[in-house]
Amino acid sequence: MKNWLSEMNAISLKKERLIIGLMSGTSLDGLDIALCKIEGTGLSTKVSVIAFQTIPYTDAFRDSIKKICFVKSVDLEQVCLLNSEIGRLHGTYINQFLRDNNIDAKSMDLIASHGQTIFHSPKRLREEDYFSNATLQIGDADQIACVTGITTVADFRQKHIAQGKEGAPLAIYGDYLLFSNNAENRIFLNIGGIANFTLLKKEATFDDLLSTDTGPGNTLMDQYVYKNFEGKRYDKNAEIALGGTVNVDLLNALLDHPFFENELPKTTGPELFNLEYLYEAIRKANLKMLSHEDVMATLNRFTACGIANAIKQTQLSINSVIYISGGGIHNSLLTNNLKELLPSLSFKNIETLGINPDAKEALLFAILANETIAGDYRSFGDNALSLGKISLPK
Ligand SMILES: Nc1ncnc2c1ncn2[C@@H]1O[C@H](COP(=O)(O)OP(=O)(O)OP(=O)(O)O)[C@@H](O)[C@H]1O
Ligand SMILES: CC(=O)N[C@H]1[C@@H]2OC[C@@H](O2)[C@@H](O)[C@@H]1O[C@H](C)C(=O)O
Repeated sequence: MKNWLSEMNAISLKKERLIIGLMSGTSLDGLDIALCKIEGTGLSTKVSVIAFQTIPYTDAFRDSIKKICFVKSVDLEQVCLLNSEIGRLHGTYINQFLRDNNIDAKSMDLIASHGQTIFHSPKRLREEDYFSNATLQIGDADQIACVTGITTVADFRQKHIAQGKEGAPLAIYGDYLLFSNNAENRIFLNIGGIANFTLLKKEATFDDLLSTDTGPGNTLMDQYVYKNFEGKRYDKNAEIALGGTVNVDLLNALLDHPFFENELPKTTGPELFNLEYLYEAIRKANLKMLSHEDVMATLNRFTACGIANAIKQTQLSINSVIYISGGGIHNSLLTNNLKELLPSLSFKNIETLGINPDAKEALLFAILANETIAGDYRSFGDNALSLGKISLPK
């Protein structure tokens, strides 16, 4: 007799597991797929990425997702349709990825799917105080499991919400398991659509850790480029921003929001940091004549200030090593702005720790699935780590 619980048990008893981590982030650029070989669990976890690919969304598909993301009023039928469609499409992308890499789906143990965040609503950012923290990711995992034939763990953020937290950043768990060390104080900064970091003091236990969003990563720059530069979706190598000058009045207006004063940890998203936020800052600063290049230079600096100010709120803003990942690492003006604002930190690409900076988030979700299926849920004290729900392929 075939029984799913006994099959899950067999996977959990393996010495190493092959897990496909998926991330489709706030930038909506496509699906990151990282095939990971994961040995052990908890602090003994060892991971290597066997194959990694970002499969870009078509413009039409990205546009249909954009219409239902991060906005308060949407066509509910589209949400319903896209919940199934995103799951089905992600499943198809995985099949294509496995074919391209000559890998048999039957050798895979699990898929770990983040889904697509369509709305993130921490209580802190709301005026009414009745509802608790909430976040919503779509892209149904049953679709992924049925299309690929691989058991899929998904919807990782809801347990965090149920534990009274904000549902993000979940990077804290993987960063702790993979990068704890006795030699140096470390900051793991990921600059995706939204930027976040984990603070890992040397010899820290899980309870000493902090992980927080800092504000926009690439999102505001991306949105402005998309709106004003036909055919472009982001400021490649900061070519546009490098042609402009920072406008200090606009920069100050952009930084003038309670989010930046809130204590750490905190989370946010494009629900707050969008073009309306920028236009409001331009109105507040009473600015009339700004070139697109000046706006981009200012948004670039603003992004760096948000990150640097949050890091300065911690005790690790000196004598720590900062390891950077995420698409923002390719924006040299942004990393130069950061170095200028945080002169006492030493900056390294996370690649120096053997991790591809573009694959890091997908890999982190593979680690979460590994813990859910095979880990000891007491590894994190009261912060039980059995996140996600299991979708079976048959
Ligand atoms: N060569 C480059 N020059 C400048 N920026 C780049 C370059 N390559 C990528 N980026 C930026 O990185 C972004 C994608 O980053 P990433 O894939 O890490 O985001 P995400 O995972 O969608 O976001 P999040 O982590 O917030 O969910 C692009 O939208 C772009 O702004
Ligand atoms: C709700 C949501 O999807 N949040 C994302 C987003 O993208 C970056 C930042 O905001 C982070 O808090 C989180 O993702 C990463 C993977 C995390 O949870 O660690």
